[in-house]
Amino acid sequence: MSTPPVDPTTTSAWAGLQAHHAETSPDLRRWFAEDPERARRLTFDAADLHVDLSKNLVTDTTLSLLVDLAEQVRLPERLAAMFAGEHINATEDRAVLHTALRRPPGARPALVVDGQDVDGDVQAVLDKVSAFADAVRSGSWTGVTGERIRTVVNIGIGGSDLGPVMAYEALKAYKHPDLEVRFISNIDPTDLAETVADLDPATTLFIVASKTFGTLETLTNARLARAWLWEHLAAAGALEDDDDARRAAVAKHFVAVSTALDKVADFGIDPDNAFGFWDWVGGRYSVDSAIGTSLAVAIGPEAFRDFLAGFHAVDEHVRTEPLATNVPVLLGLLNVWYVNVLGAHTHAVLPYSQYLHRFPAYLQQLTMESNGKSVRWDGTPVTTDTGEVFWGEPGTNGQHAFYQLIHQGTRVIPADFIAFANPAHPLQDGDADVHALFMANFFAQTKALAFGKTAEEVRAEGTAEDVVPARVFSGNRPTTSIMAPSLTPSVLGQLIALYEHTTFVEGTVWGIDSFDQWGVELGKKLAQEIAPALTGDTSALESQDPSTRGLIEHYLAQRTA
Ligand SMILES: O=P(O)(O)OC[C@H]1O[C@](O)(CO)[C@@H](O)[C@@H]1O
Repeated sequence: MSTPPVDPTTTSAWAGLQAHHAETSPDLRRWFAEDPERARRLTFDAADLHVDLSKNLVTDTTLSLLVDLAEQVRLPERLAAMFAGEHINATEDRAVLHTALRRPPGARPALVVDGQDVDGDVQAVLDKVSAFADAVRSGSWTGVTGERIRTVVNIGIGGSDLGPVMAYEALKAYKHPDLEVRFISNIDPTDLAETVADLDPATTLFIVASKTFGTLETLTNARLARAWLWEHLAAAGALEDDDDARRAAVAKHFVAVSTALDKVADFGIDPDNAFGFWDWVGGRYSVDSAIGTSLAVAIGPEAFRDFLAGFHAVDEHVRTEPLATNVPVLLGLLNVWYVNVLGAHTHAVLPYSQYLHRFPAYLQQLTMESNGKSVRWDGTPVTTDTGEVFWGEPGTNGQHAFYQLIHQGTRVIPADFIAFANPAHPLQDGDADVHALFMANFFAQTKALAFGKTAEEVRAEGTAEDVVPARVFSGNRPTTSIMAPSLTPSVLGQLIALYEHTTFVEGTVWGIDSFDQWGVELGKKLAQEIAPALTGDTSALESQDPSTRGLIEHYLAQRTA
């Protein structure tokens, strides 16, 4: 049984933050002018990540009260409990050990949890994934016709899709030149149809990734993919019309990743071709487990281990760094400040790297499935707002779309700007200059948001008086700048771990179990109940509420197939 959460609103730090807010008017222009050391003092490093917090709406007093809050809600104890494998996922009575997935081989003291040799099991699966990745990459793993694999298709959804696809896109510069990875997640049949349309089944390998191996979307897509494989191999004369031949085709063209290896076998996938993980890895925390197999194939086992080493570097930072200089802790506390004191409802993540174009979508599951809760880990209601909406797009695209609202709208939108000093792709002539221009935008945006433009400055440009108000920028719009030398596998691991721990810090302050996701269950159950109503079951139709029934009838009337 977990220790009951501390109600943050009853702490002296919380009262201190409210009083401090009442007596402080944020003024970044003045704060920087009066304090030449502000930028230096509020910039911190974690592994390769260089994080400038100075353009946030905080003073030293704010940060010190936030650190007090972390202590008063017992964040250090809870962090230690997570790393030690205590069952801090209270509603599922599970340990939370994604950090164990990236411990280096031979780490000491050895981690044994609930009688399991965690380190030994993690390394054994990693070795198996590595051997498989090498076999596919070298061409020694072949399909039924003896041809090497050219395309790997990952079938999964949620954490079994978003992590692998985000990381594959982010690390494309590191991928094997003759291998492509594609991803199918949606149960909308067009997702599979479009993804396999131009593929040759003889050179295609499917990875069915599902923690539970019970997810409707994934199992449906896996069955469709299997039918596609059989049909197209047969049409090409590469498959006999018998069960043994079909089984042999599955053995060569399907592997699985799951915690439920019995269900994998029921699907017809040889347990030798299955990679396991454990219930102490949450779906949204699983890209560094065997769920990352498609990524390991794409970038190779060595780069995959670098990816894990990046996570571990930030794990060590969060585990050992004092709270006042602990980057994920400070970022999580800043988010609490914005949500609970300054009333922010959303948080933008704006990577200045096209490779990170799926990073905001990935973070949406990480943060919102973790902290979108109204009860605490002991079942009592939360005592304050929780779970802000995360969103974003890569710069500079976002600048020409929604930045208007961030610059001049009425909402407080804390924003993380992420950039890399060097582009990860091989440079062509002129690329360095273009990248410098890209970076100029990165620097310019946070500057504009922080310091704005006054009416006097607008007038000084000769602007007509009636247009002056529209051209004023208030400034004092909070941003965090996160920089790294280059988007390497290690740096990507560091970034993900940074946000994992930031999410945990927020959840801890709010008293939330950030590792369950009961909120996704009701819709799944209702879909199963409604499905018969769409295929002629009149009693299932009649039992629906009037709105849902009307919509189903409209759908049935419009359906042409
Ligand atoms: O890997 P699985 O078991 O197929 O689950 C996929 C996703 O579904 C969820 O359970 C939500 O429905 C996520 O937490 C998870 O990442």
